[in-house]
Amino acid sequence: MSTNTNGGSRRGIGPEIRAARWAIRHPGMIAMPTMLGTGELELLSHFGPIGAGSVTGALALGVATWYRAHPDSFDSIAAPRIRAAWRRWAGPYMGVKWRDLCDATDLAKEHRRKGITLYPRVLKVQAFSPHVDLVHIHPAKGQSIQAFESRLADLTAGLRAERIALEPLARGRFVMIVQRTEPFTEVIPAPEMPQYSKEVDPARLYVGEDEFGNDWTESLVGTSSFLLVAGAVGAGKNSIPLALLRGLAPMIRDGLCKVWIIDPKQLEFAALKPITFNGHAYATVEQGGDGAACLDLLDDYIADMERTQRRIMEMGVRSVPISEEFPLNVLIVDEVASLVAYTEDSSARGINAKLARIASMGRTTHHSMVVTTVDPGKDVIEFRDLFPSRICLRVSAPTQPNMVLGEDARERGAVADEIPLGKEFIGIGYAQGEKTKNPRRVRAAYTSDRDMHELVEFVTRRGHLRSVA
Ligand SMILES: Nc1ncnc2c1ncn2[C@@H]1O[C@H](COP(=O)(O)OP(=O)(O)OP(=O)(O)O)[C@@H](O)[C@H]1O
Repeated sequence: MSTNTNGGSRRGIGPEIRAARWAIRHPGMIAMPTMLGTGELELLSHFGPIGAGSVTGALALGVATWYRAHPDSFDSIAAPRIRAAWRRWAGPYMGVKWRDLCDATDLAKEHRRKGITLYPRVLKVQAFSPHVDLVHIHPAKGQSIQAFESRLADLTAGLRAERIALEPLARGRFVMIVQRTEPFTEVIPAPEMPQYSKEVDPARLYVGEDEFGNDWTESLVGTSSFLLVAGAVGAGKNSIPLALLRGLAPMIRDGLCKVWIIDPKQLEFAALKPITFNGHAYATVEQGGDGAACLDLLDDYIADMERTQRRIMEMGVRSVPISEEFPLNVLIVDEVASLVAYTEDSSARGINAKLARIASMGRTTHHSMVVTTVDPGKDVIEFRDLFPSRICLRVSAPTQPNMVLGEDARERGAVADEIPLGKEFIGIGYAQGEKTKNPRRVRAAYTSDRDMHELVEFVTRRGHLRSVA
């Protein structure tokens, strides 16, 4: 008999049993062709070939008309399903093609006792956009997600993909996010400004889109009140604070949101000065290189936060809702590392201590901050943990995505250093929220100078359309 020393059989499970198991796991794949086949046979027996052909043709025409007449519903309902079925059954995630890929990338495991090869199983393929496949994988026995992590470059080459990222699921399973082509082919226009404060949700402010075609939002309240944006010069960092401010526009107009801006480069945010708190919470580096005003504004922000905290304590409550009395405060610090040059001890420690103070207290007093930096070097590593939400746009070195987004971010697919230079890639990067550690590829909406002036105009037309939520 074919047994081994442990008493187990050397024979693998019979192919007919494996086929039956497969059928149980994929009931739709059995039911669908059966229904279509028997339906077609029924039609043939009742109405003959002409009748059956007409009904089938009418059905196909119906789908084609849907496709042409109502792109929105077709693209959101039918297209992802058709695409996913096509990718699953005609693409590289099945049968010989999948096994060849696993063999070529060392992801197949030999079962020495049984003399069989074990392959990771594809459970499901989703394709919400034409650019990205989500491949749900059940790894082979004894195989972990790390085995895939270490083979990502080969898998990417094997699938001729632009990039692959991995997202763990429960019970050792995971999703392989296969970006086949660049999802962002067009500049995303600046976010619409809501008319009324009650329409604004500061926990879900639109910033752009993610690689699956979903809205990409960021929060400026509660535990996600602090946002760090890193990226090389010209990567499009300013798009993020500007998109957030457009989303908050009616709240700023109605006195429910106070804006504070530290702008050491003197250029980027100068046009926004009229919408800052009292028209004065804007600091830049004076001629001659004196940056004291920037540090003073940071101190003013902390003083405002401490005053608010005292008032909340006097009321004997732990938290208060956003109101005119307790407005949301948004501090924008452009290029945080340059502030270091103006601290007395010329080190990052002073700035770091101030940011840490805001991060520890700001969430209960509604004092949030959005900080950008061009250099994700050691200063950023020091700041990083203060920021629950982080974004890494194009950077120049492969070590930098991990400095911003945290250990293993690059290994999990955040290849921000591989985003090409060129204006068609500005604003593209990786965002990491508090809920999921896994970075998503995103593109920020672009707020042009005109959109910025429109924002100022909207906010300073005080009295117009004034409405407090
Ligand atoms: N989201 C975007 N989409 C498309 N183009 C953009 C986007 N954001 C910015 N741009 C273009 O890129 C240019 C540089 O943008 P921006 O000043 O925001 O970059 P930055 O990363 O802040 O650069 P710096 O470090 O020099 O401040 C803009 O003038 C604009 O033409």
